[in-house]
Amino acid sequence: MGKKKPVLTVSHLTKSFGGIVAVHDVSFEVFPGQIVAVIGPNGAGKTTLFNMITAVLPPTSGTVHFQGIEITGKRPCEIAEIGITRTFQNLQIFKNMSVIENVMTGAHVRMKTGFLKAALRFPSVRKEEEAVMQKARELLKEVGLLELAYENAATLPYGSQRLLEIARAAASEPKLILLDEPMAGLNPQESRELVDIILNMRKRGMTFLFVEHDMETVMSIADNIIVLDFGKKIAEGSPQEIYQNPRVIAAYLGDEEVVM
Ligand SMILES: Nc1ncnc2c1ncn2[C@@H]1O[C@H](COP(=O)(O)OP(=O)(O)OP(=O)(O)O)[C@@H](O)[C@H]1O
Repeated sequence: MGKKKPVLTVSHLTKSFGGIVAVHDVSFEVFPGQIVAVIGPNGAGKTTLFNMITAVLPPTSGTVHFQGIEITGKRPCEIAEIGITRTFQNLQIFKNMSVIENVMTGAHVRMKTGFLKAALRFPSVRKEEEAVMQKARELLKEVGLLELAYENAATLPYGSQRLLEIARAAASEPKLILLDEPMAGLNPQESRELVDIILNMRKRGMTFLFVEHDMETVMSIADNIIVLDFGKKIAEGSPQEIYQNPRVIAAYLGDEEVVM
Protein backbone atom coordinates (compact mmCIF):
# COMPACT_ATOMS: atom_id res chain seq x y z
CA MET A 1 0.00 0.00 0.00
CA GLY A 2 1.32 3.41 -0.98
CA LYS A 3 1.05 6.61 1.00
CA LYS A 4 -2.47 8.01 1.36
CA LYS A 5 -3.32 10.62 -1.25
CA PRO A 6 -4.01 14.14 0.01
CA VAL A 7 -7.59 15.39 0.28
CA LEU A 8 -6.41 18.94 -0.23
CA THR A 9 -3.32 20.25 -1.95
CA VAL A 10 -2.59 23.95 -1.76
CA SER A 11 0.25 24.92 -4.15
CA HIS A 12 1.98 28.27 -4.19
CA LEU A 13 -1.18 30.19 -3.32
CA THR A 14 -0.75 33.95 -3.43
CA LYS A 15 -3.26 36.77 -2.97
CA SER A 16 -2.47 40.44 -3.39
CA PHE A 17 -4.83 43.26 -2.53
CA GLY A 18 -3.28 46.21 -4.33
CA GLY A 19 0.10 46.61 -2.64
CA ILE A 20 -0.62 44.17 0.21
CA VAL A 21 0.39 40.54 -0.32
CA ALA A 22 -2.06 38.93 2.12
CA VAL A 23 -0.99 35.37 1.27
CA HIS A 24 2.42 34.74 -0.26
CA ASP A 25 3.37 31.48 -2.00
CA VAL A 26 1.74 29.16 0.56
CA SER A 27 1.83 25.39 -0.06
CA PHE A 28 0.69 22.48 2.10
CA GLU A 29 -1.29 19.23 2.01
CA VAL A 30 -4.10 17.84 4.13
CA PHE A 31 -4.46 14.05 4.32
CA PRO A 32 -7.66 12.05 4.95
CA GLY A 33 -8.74 12.00 8.58
CA GLN A 34 -6.30 14.70 9.63
CA ILE A 35 -7.10 17.71 11.77
CA VAL A 36 -4.91 20.52 10.50
CA ALA A 37 -4.72 23.94 12.14
CA VAL A 38 -3.73 27.21 10.50
CA ILE A 39 -2.40 29.66 13.05
CA GLY A 40 -0.69 33.03 12.93
CA PRO A 41 -0.88 36.52 14.40
CA ASN A 42 -3.69 38.91 13.43
CA GLY A 43 -3.56 39.84 9.77
CA ALA A 44 -1.29 36.88 8.89
CA GLY A 45 -3.55 35.87 5.99
CA LYS A 46 -5.51 32.97 7.51
CA THR A 47 -8.97 34.09 6.44
CA THR A 48 -7.72 35.08 2.99
CA LEU A 49 -6.25 31.57 2.62
CA PHE A 50 -9.60 30.00 3.60
CA ASN A 51 -11.44 32.29 1.20
CA MET A 52 -9.25 31.12 -1.66
CA ILE A 53 -9.67 27.43 -0.81
CA THR A 54 -13.46 27.81 -0.77
CA ALA A 55 -13.53 30.00 -3.90
CA VAL A 56 -14.86 33.03 -2.09
CA LEU A 57 -11.80 34.87 -3.47
CA PRO A 58 -9.84 34.06 -6.65
CA PRO A 59 -6.11 33.64 -6.02
CA THR A 60 -3.66 35.98 -7.69
CA SER A 61 -1.61 32.88 -8.46
CA GLY A 62 -1.27 29.27 -7.35
CA THR A 63 -3.67 26.33 -7.34
CA VAL A 64 -5.92 24.30 -5.07
CA HIS A 65 -6.57 20.61 -5.71
CA PHE A 66 -9.25 18.57 -3.95
CA GLN A 67 -8.77 14.80 -4.14
CA GLY A 68 -6.40 15.33 -7.04
CA ILE A 69 -8.76 17.54 -9.07
CA GLU A 70 -8.00 21.21 -9.56
CA ILE A 71 -10.72 23.36 -8.04
CA THR A 72 -9.13 26.77 -8.48
CA GLY A 73 -11.58 29.00 -10.35
CA LYS A 74 -14.70 27.01 -9.44
CA ARG A 75 -17.71 28.71 -7.86
CA PRO A 76 -18.43 28.40 -4.10
CA CYS A 77 -21.53 26.24 -4.72
CA GLU A 78 -19.47 23.83 -6.86
CA ILE A 79 -16.93 23.58 -4.06
CA ALA A 80 -19.74 22.60 -1.66
CA GLU A 81 -21.07 20.00 -4.10
CA ILE A 82 -17.74 18.23 -4.44
CA GLY A 83 -17.40 17.87 -0.69
CA ILE A 84 -15.90 20.91 1.03
CA THR A 85 -17.94 22.94 3.50
CA ARG A 86 -16.97 25.70 5.87
CA THR A 87 -18.07 27.84 8.74
CA PHE A 88 -17.37 31.54 9.03
CA GLN A 89 -15.75 33.77 11.62
CA ASN A 90 -19.03 35.68 11.89
CA LEU A 91 -21.79 33.19 12.49
CA GLN A 92 -23.94 32.51 9.45
CA ILE A 93 -27.08 30.75 10.52
CA PHE A 94 -30.58 31.35 9.18
CA LYS A 95 -32.26 33.20 12.00
CA ASN A 96 -35.77 32.95 10.59
CA MET A 97 -35.63 29.13 10.51
CA SER A 98 -35.89 26.47 13.16
CA VAL A 99 -32.78 24.72 14.43
CA ILE A 100 -33.50 21.54 12.45
CA GLU A 101 -34.31 23.46 9.26
CA ASN A 102 -30.91 25.10 9.51
CA VAL A 103 -29.23 21.69 9.55
CA MET A 104 -31.45 20.45 6.71
CA THR A 105 -30.40 23.33 4.45
CA GLY A 106 -26.85 22.01 4.84
CA ALA A 107 -27.87 18.65 3.41
CA HIS A 108 -29.63 20.07 0.38
CA VAL A 109 -26.45 20.68 -1.64
CA ARG A 110 -26.21 16.90 -1.83
CA MET A 111 -29.86 16.05 -2.58
CA LYS A 112 -30.45 14.38 -5.92
CA THR A 113 -33.91 15.85 -6.33
CA GLY A 114 -34.12 18.69 -8.79
CA PHE A 115 -36.04 21.86 -8.11
CA LEU A 116 -39.02 20.91 -10.33
CA LYS A 117 -39.51 17.50 -8.70
CA ALA A 118 -39.32 19.12 -5.30
CA ALA A 119 -41.91 21.73 -6.27
CA LEU A 120 -44.26 19.01 -7.54
CA ARG A 121 -43.83 16.95 -4.34
CA PHE A 122 -42.86 13.68 -6.06
CA PRO A 123 -42.93 10.65 -3.70
CA SER A 124 -39.18 10.24 -4.20
CA VAL A 125 -38.83 13.77 -2.82
CA ARG A 126 -40.69 12.88 0.34
CA LYS A 127 -38.43 9.90 0.91
CA GLU A 128 -35.36 11.99 0.42
CA GLU A 129 -36.71 14.72 2.72
CA GLU A 130 -37.35 12.11 5.40
CA ALA A 131 -33.80 10.84 5.09
CA VAL A 132 -32.49 14.40 5.32
CA MET A 133 -34.61 15.05 8.41
CA GLN A 134 -33.36 11.84 10.04
CA LYS A 135 -29.76 12.78 9.31
CA ALA A 136 -30.37 16.28 10.71
CA ARG A 137 -31.77 14.76 13.92
CA GLU A 138 -28.69 12.55 14.28
CA LEU A 139 -26.38 15.52 13.84
CA LEU A 140 -28.36 17.61 16.33
CA LYS A 141 -28.07 14.76 18.80
CA GLU A 142 -24.33 14.65 18.20
CA VAL A 143 -23.92 18.35 18.98
CA GLY A 144 -26.37 18.19 21.91
CA LEU A 145 -29.12 20.33 20.37
CA LEU A 146 -31.78 17.72 19.56
CA GLU A 147 -34.10 18.94 22.31
CA LEU A 148 -34.09 22.37 20.73
CA ALA A 149 -34.72 21.10 17.17
CA TYR A 150 -37.95 23.05 16.68
CA GLU A 151 -36.91 26.26 18.41
CA ASN A 152 -36.20 29.29 16.30
CA ALA A 153 -32.45 29.33 15.63
CA ALA A 154 -32.23 33.00 16.61
CA THR A 155 -33.31 32.18 20.18
CA LEU A 156 -30.30 29.91 20.85
CA PRO A 157 -27.44 31.26 22.93
CA TYR A 158 -24.30 32.15 20.99
CA GLY A 159 -22.36 28.98 21.88
CA SER A 160 -25.24 26.78 20.71
CA GLN A 161 -25.49 28.72 17.45
CA ARG A 162 -21.83 27.87 16.81
CA LEU A 163 -22.55 24.17 17.37
CA LEU A 164 -25.55 24.48 15.08
CA GLU A 165 -23.36 25.95 12.35
CA ILE A 166 -21.04 22.96 12.62
CA ALA A 167 -23.95 20.51 12.48
CA ARG A 168 -25.13 22.26 9.32
CA ALA A 169 -21.64 22.10 7.79
CA ALA A 170 -21.52 18.35 8.52
CA ALA A 171 -25.00 17.71 7.07
CA SER A 172 -23.79 17.55 3.49
CA GLU A 173 -21.42 14.76 4.53
CA PRO A 174 -18.39 16.67 3.30
CA LYS A 175 -14.95 15.11 2.98
CA LEU A 176 -13.37 18.27 4.30
CA ILE A 177 -14.72 20.86 6.75
CA LEU A 178 -13.06 24.23 7.13
CA LEU A 179 -13.72 25.96 10.42
CA ASP A 180 -12.84 29.63 10.80
CA GLU A 181 -12.15 30.28 14.50
CA PRO A 182 -14.65 27.71 15.81
CA MET A 183 -13.82 28.40 19.46
CA ALA A 184 -14.33 32.17 19.25
CA GLY A 185 -16.80 33.33 21.90
CA LEU A 186 -17.22 29.90 23.49
CA ASN A 187 -16.79 29.39 27.22
CA PRO A 188 -14.35 26.67 28.40
CA GLN A 189 -17.13 24.10 28.81
CA GLU A 190 -18.49 24.77 25.31
CA SER A 191 -14.95 24.63 23.86
CA ARG A 192 -14.42 21.20 25.40
CA GLU A 193 -17.74 20.03 23.96
CA LEU A 194 -16.75 21.27 20.54
CA VAL A 195 -13.37 19.54 20.73
CA ASP A 196 -15.18 16.26 21.46
CA ILE A 197 -17.60 16.84 18.58
CA ILE A 198 -14.73 17.46 16.14
CA LEU A 199 -12.87 14.37 17.35
CA ASN A 200 -16.05 12.28 16.97
CA MET A 201 -16.67 13.52 13.46
CA ARG A 202 -13.08 12.74 12.55
CA LYS A 203 -13.63 9.18 13.77
CA ARG A 204 -16.42 8.94 11.19
CA GLY A 205 -13.96 9.86 8.45
CA MET A 206 -14.15 13.64 8.23
CA THR A 207 -11.10 15.78 7.70
CA PHE A 208 -10.71 19.23 9.23
CA LEU A 209 -8.76 22.35 8.41
CA PHE A 210 -9.29 25.09 10.93
CA VAL A 211 -8.10 28.56 11.82
CA GLU A 212 -7.91 29.13 15.55
CA HIS A 213 -6.45 31.60 18.03
CA ASP A 214 -7.10 29.38 21.02
CA MET A 215 -3.72 27.65 21.38
CA GLU A 216 -4.95 25.16 23.97
CA THR A 217 -7.41 23.76 21.44
CA VAL A 218 -4.88 23.83 18.61
CA MET A 219 -2.25 22.03 20.65
CA SER A 220 -4.72 19.44 21.91
CA ILE A 221 -6.40 18.40 18.66
CA ALA A 222 -4.25 19.31 15.66
CA ASP A 223 -2.19 16.57 14.00
CA ASN A 224 -0.40 19.15 11.93
CA ILE A 225 -0.07 22.92 12.29
CA ILE A 226 0.64 25.45 9.55
CA VAL A 227 1.96 28.79 10.79
CA LEU A 228 1.47 31.95 8.74
CA ASP A 229 3.12 35.28 9.39
CA PHE A 230 2.74 38.29 7.10
CA GLY A 231 1.20 36.00 4.49
CA LYS A 232 4.06 33.50 4.40
CA LYS A 233 4.19 29.98 5.79
CA ILE A 234 6.96 30.20 8.37
CA ALA A 235 6.58 26.74 9.90
CA GLU A 236 4.69 23.47 9.67
CA GLY A 237 4.75 20.51 12.01
CA SER A 238 3.26 18.65 14.95
CA PRO A 239 2.09 20.62 18.00
CA GLN A 240 5.31 19.64 19.79
CA GLU A 241 7.48 20.91 16.92
CA ILE A 242 5.55 24.15 16.56
CA TYR A 243 5.58 24.82 20.29
CA GLN A 244 9.36 24.78 20.31
CA ASN A 245 9.96 26.52 16.97
CA PRO A 246 11.93 29.76 17.53
CA ARG A 247 10.48 31.43 14.40
CA VAL A 248 6.97 30.77 15.63
CA ILE A 249 7.73 32.08 19.11
CA ALA A 250 9.28 35.22 17.57
CA ALA A 251 6.24 35.77 15.32
CA TYR A 252 3.96 35.69 18.34
CA LEU A 253 6.01 38.01 20.54
CA GLY A 254 4.03 41.20 20.91
CA ASP A 255 0.79 39.55 19.87
CA GLU A 256 -1.07 39.92 23.13
CA GLU A 257 -4.09 37.93 22.06
CA VAL A 258 -2.18 34.68 21.92
CA VAL A 259 -0.14 33.23 24.75
CA MET A 260 1.87 30.20 23.65
N1 LIG B 1 -10.50 42.59 0.86
C1 LIG B 1 -9.32 43.07 1.27
N2 LIG B 1 -8.79 44.20 0.75
C2 LIG B 1 -7.59 44.66 1.17
N3 LIG B 1 -6.82 44.07 2.10
C3 LIG B 1 -7.29 42.95 2.66
C4 LIG B 1 -8.55 42.38 2.29
N4 LIG B 1 -8.75 41.25 3.02
C5 LIG B 1 -7.67 41.13 3.81
N5 LIG B 1 -6.79 42.15 3.59
C6 LIG B 1 -5.48 42.32 4.25
O1 LIG B 1 -4.77 41.13 4.07
C7 LIG B 1 -4.05 40.80 5.25
C8 LIG B 1 -4.47 39.42 5.76
O2 LIG B 1 -5.80 39.48 6.26
P1 LIG B 1 -6.60 38.21 6.80
O3 LIG B 1 -7.94 38.69 7.23
O4 LIG B 1 -6.53 37.12 5.81
O5 LIG B 1 -5.72 37.82 8.07
P2 LIG B 1 -6.08 36.86 9.28
O6 LIG B 1 -4.84 36.08 9.55
O7 LIG B 1 -7.31 36.09 8.96
O8 LIG B 1 -6.35 37.86 10.45
P3 LIG B 1 -7.28 37.71 11.78
O9 LIG B 1 -6.59 36.71 12.65
O10 LIG B 1 -7.23 39.09 12.35
O11 LIG B 1 -8.63 37.28 11.32
C9 LIG B 1 -4.29 41.93 6.25
O12 LIG B 1 -3.24 42.85 6.13
C10 LIG B 1 -5.61 42.52 5.75
O13 LIG B 1 -5.67 43.87 6.09
